[in-house]
Amino acid sequence: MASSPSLPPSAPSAASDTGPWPKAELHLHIEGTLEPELAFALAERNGVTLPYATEDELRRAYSFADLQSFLNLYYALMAVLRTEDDFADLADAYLARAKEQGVRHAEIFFDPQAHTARGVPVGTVVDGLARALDRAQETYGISTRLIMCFLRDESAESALATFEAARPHLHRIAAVGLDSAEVGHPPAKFKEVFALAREAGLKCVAHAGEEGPAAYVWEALDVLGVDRIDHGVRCMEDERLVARLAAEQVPLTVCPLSNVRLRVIDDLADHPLPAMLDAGLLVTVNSDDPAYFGGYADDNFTAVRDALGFDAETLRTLARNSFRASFLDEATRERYLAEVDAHATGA
Ligand code: HPA
Ligand SMILES: [Zn+2]
Repeated sequence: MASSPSLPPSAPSAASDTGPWPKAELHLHIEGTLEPELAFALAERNGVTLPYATEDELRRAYSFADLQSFLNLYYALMAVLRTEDDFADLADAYLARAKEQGVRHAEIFFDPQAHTARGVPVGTVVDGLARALDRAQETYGISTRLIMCFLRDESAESALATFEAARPHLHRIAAVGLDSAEVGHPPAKFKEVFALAREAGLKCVAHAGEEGPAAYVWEALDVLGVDRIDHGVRCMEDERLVARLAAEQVPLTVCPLSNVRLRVIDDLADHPLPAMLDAGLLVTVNSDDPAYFGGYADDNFTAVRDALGFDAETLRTLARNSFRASFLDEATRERYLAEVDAHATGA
């Protein structure tokens, strides 16, 4: 592997005296883990000029009015990701941090179209990420899956072409997803490519009900046949939808710090997470784009604990939900759930 740019120290975790809760991270965009230090190191390595003079100047740009204002910076910074080594280093840096945050299993999104549009082949992206993921169990004690996302503000034809280009790599990919600018890009646009993915044996997930309406959650379920909803917080505006999600135990991968930074909610203290739990929804807590939103997986656990007053039993439920909602096989899932229970009892 190429020389790794140095990794900044992680903030200490403070979920409990015995360390962070063992957890699965199910909503994590690998490109959203690009920290300023690594962005500048890769820019130098690849001879790319960033439109920011210093890391501090870049950090000062991390103030977002909405999803689109974040996406503009998120896509711009990806210019530094060019080679297999870059993607391997990016994923390795995330996994090192994730380990410190108690992550035992990570299902990781990537956005192939954001790279192929810049002339980086999908094989370069997948091979680079897979190189880091293949070592993750041994190096960090973390099991992993890859989820290939389609950009919903691109065309259905582009998604289909991306899926075909990725066919030689599908053995590395567990699921397909749908992300980027939500409003005005309903899930139904991607019916055909999701059907192809399911035929190929992949699981399906989709961002829905983040900025978009509850109707997009219905559509993701009924038209795309998704196994999980990413975000989904706006489901709370539709009682019938909540009843369905609860009855079918459809997992929702909620991202509290992201919701605050992208102004989906005004204040963490007003987050619908407690109401979602009370409604019997299978909710999980995740970090989304942690380099941009101020925290990794356990930072999100700690933030909701502090802002919403969650007790240990609630945190245990969230940790258990993360494994219950994962794409792990039954035996591995049970092993991780036993780890959560051991953590709860201090064993
Ligand atoms: O929070 C998000 N929403 C939609 N698309 C995204 N791509 C990265 N993060 C996000
Ligand atoms: Zn997301």
